[in-house]
This record gives sequence, C-alpha cells and structure tokens, in this order.
Amino acid sequence: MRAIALLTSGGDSPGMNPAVRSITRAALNQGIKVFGINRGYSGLIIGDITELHSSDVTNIVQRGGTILKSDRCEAFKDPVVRNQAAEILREHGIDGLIVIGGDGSLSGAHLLTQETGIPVIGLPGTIDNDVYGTDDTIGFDTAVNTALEAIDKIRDTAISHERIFLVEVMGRNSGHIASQVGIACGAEMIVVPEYEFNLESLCFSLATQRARGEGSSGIIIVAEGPRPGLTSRLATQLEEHGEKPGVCILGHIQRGGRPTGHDRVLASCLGAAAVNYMLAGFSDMMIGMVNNEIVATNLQDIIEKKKVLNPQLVELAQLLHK
Ligand SMILES: Nc1ncnc2c1ncn2[C@@H]1O[C@H](COP(=O)(O)OP(=O)(O)O)[C@@H](O)[C@H]1O
Ligand SMILES: O=P(O)(O)OC[C@H]1O[C@](O)(COP(=O)(O)O)[C@@H](O)[C@@H]1O
Ligand SMILES: [Mg+2]
Repeated sequence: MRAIALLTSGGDSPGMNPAVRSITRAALNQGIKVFGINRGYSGLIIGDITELHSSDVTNIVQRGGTILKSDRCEAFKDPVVRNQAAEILREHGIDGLIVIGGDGSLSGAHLLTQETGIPVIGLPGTIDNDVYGTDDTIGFDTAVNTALEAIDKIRDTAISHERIFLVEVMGRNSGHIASQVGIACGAEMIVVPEYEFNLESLCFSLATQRARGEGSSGIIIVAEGPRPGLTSRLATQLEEHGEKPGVCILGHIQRGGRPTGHDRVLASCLGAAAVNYMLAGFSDMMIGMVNNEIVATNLQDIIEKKKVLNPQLVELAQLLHK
C-alpha cells in the first residue's frame, strides 16, 4: 500500500478534525501518501481530491467541524456511481479509503468495498452515537456537553418563572443524546423515539408537584424523532392540559464547537488504529472503542446490528427527578 485517502461524511461532528489529523500523521509516519477528499462522497464522485501534508493538519485538533467538509450525497446510493468512484480512486493511485461518518456513511463504505474491492476502513463519526461496535462515537460527548451548557441556563429561568420547558435535542432515530443529557441535567422527563411517551403521566406528576406546594418548573428533554415538529406538537398537547410550556430547539448548535478532551483522544486513538488496520491488510471493518479497548467490527455487523439505548438510563432519569 502506497497511498490512502480519507473523507468525512454525513452530519459533521466535533472530533472529525482530530481524526483527520491522526490518520494523516499516522500514515505519513509510515511512509504512506495521504489524500483528503472534500465534501464526503459528493467530492469523491467528482474527484475533488488533494494530497495532505503534515502541515495541512496543524492546529486542527481543537477545532470543531471538519476541514475536509462534509455532505450527504444521494447519488452514492447508486451502484453505478460507486463504481465510478472506485475508478476515480484507482486513477489517483489510491489503494485504500478511510471513511469517517455515521451509520449511513458506513453503509456506503461497505457497499463500495464489496462491489469494487477497494479496501475501506470506517470510523464512527456522528453526534448521534447510534453506531454499533463502539461505546461512543466521535462527537457524541461534545454534543452532550454543548446541550448541557445551554440547558443549565434554561433551567435557571425555568426555576425563576416556575415554568416548564420542552428542550429538543438532536436524534432522528435514536435517544442516546437525549438520555445522557436528561440524566445529566436532572430532567423531569425524557422523550425518546425508542419508548412510548406518556403525556398523562407527565401532567399527573406536574399536578402532584403543584399540590405539594412546589413550584412546577421543569425540563423535559425531547429527542427530535423522525417526524419534524414533535416538540411543538407536545407543547400544544401540554397547553390543552392547562400548561404553558416554553419550547427551545437546540438544533445545530449541538454539532459545532471545540471537541471535548474525550472526543479528541477518542478520535486520535481511532484514527491511528484505522491506519494500522488498513496497512495490515484489513478491510470492510469499522474501528471503535469498547471498554477502553480498540475493537474492529465487520461493517456488515455495524449495518445490521442496532446499538440499543440502555433502558436503565431512561428509568434512572425518572427515578432521580422525584
Ligand atoms: N444505503 C446506502 N448506500 C450507499 N450510500 C449510503 C447509504 N446510506 C447512506 N449513504 C451515503 O452516506 C451519506 C451519509 O449518510 P447519512 O445517513 O446522511 O449520515 P451519517 O453517515 O452521518 O449517518 C449519504 O448521503 C450517502 O452518500
Ligand atoms: O443537518 P441536517 O441534514 O438537518 O441533519 C440533522 C441530523 O443530523 C444529525 O445531527 C446527525 O446525524 P447523522 O450523523 O446521521 O448525519 C442528527 O442528529 C440530525 O437529526
Ligand atoms: Mg446517521
């Protein structure tokens, strides 16, 4: 192997930059040329590829976002387009590809190697933490902490005004951010796509609080869910029960910002390990961290197996707020 390429794909996540830096420097240290592909698979299919030198990744370990830019690329779901992508890699003399992205990006990487034989290694890069084969994805910890910083402030005003706030965090299909944030901010309730939400029980608990003479302030964390507008719909339902909830949608603030120390270290470890696995001849695998150990998992398993939301976390949140 003489040259590898890397790209970042899907929703960006804080820690992608340290991963890019680690992959680049680990490969260069072993005498391997490194190419950066801009804008994920969108850049790959048009050959937007530039060689990376050590100085290109200087001073990025602390920066959010991704210097390679990221994108969602519908066209890459077409096998013909993936074949063209493989041709482009071959034309550039690239012997292997490292993909940093979420479940979708890793599915694309799996199909690319299966169909074309181009060796690929994946790294879990998404704030959602919805990737099997790793305890944490790169960016998850930063997103949780960013959300918490905002929610602690919302809590202050919620207490002053004895008001309920619905705070929406990201997570279309997964409640990992919501459950961590919910525990850490002492939420009164957590709404996640994985479990049914009981509005009656929330209203009952608010009424009980009031009956005890306690101010009825509270924070309800809502994972955005698959259908836009969930939080507004919940607010309307609460209004129908006589509540006057505030609504705060944290949105893309959760995707930006300086990566936490945890994410920088995770990204650095996984990046260097990805290079080692690729140079050792492995392909079609994702490198993750499980119980503080580097673990390689077949991409087929990553795609087929779902990381289950720990039900104890959601139950613990309910228990602790009482
Ligand atoms: N089933 C698939 N087949 C091929 N490519 C895919 C597939 N799913 C996703 N991708 C590629 O990966 C990109 C990112 O996927 P997406 O699900 O949007 O984000 P993430 O990778 O962060 O989960 C898509 O825009 C597409 O280019
Ligand atoms: O920026 P967009 O395209 O609106 O995407 C929003 C989605 O991206 C995420 O931030 C990250 O998801 P992915 O890692 O799967 O791309 C989700 O939490 C959110 O639902
Ligand atoms: Mg995803």
